[in-house]
Amino acid sequence: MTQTMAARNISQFWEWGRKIICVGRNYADHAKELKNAIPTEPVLFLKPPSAYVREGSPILVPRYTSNLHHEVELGVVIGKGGTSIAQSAAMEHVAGYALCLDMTARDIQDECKSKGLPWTLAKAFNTSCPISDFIPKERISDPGNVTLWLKVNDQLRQNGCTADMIFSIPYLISYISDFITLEEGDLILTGTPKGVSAVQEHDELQAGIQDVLTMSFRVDRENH
Ligand SMILES: O=C([O-])CC(=O)C(=O)O
Ligand SMILES: [Mg+2]
Repeated sequence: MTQTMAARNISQFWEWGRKIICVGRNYADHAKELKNAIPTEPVLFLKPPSAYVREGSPILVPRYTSNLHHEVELGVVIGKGGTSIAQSAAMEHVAGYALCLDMTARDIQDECKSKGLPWTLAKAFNTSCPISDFIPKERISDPGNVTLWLKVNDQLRQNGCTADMIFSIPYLISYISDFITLEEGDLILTGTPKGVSAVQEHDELQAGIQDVLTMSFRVDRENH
């Protein structure tokens, strides 16, 4: 096998430099806890591939925030690209899943919201997208009904079920692909259930997806 072929193994999709498309407010309980309206259409934003961080490396708190939140989310890894994908064909475009955290500088996001500015520095900074190993599609028979949980220093903070998503995975794939062409190796973060809260330097985060997989990350302060 050549180097190029090895580099394109989907189980290392985070190395491909593809898009991370995030869905916000996709759980009513989380929209309510942040006093946001329940959306009638998916709320979308992006993270760059430089946001990825893998187990063994720390989540770094940016210097400009004093309220960094965890958001545990199911990530959907695209295996076959497409534009204007029909909902009925959407799952054929999925290669697998990943457990993800959408790390959010909540104070910066609040400021951006009040000024009507984009969320980039609140959501897209380095290490804002911790991810698990790749989970092949066959390992999750019903991605629309799996539990996701997150603990901070052994205390349970989030415990939700993807059955509570407002917009389903096939709907999201179809909706997004109408506006943004999906490519092999892209990742869709499907939104967080309630229970988001602040993390500090030295905290230990542990998250899991049903009986499929767990992952752990340490939080550190950015020191430059
Ligand atoms: O920052 C937010 O609340 C929007 C979001 O990412 C989510 O709901 O997962
Ligand atoms: Mg989120």
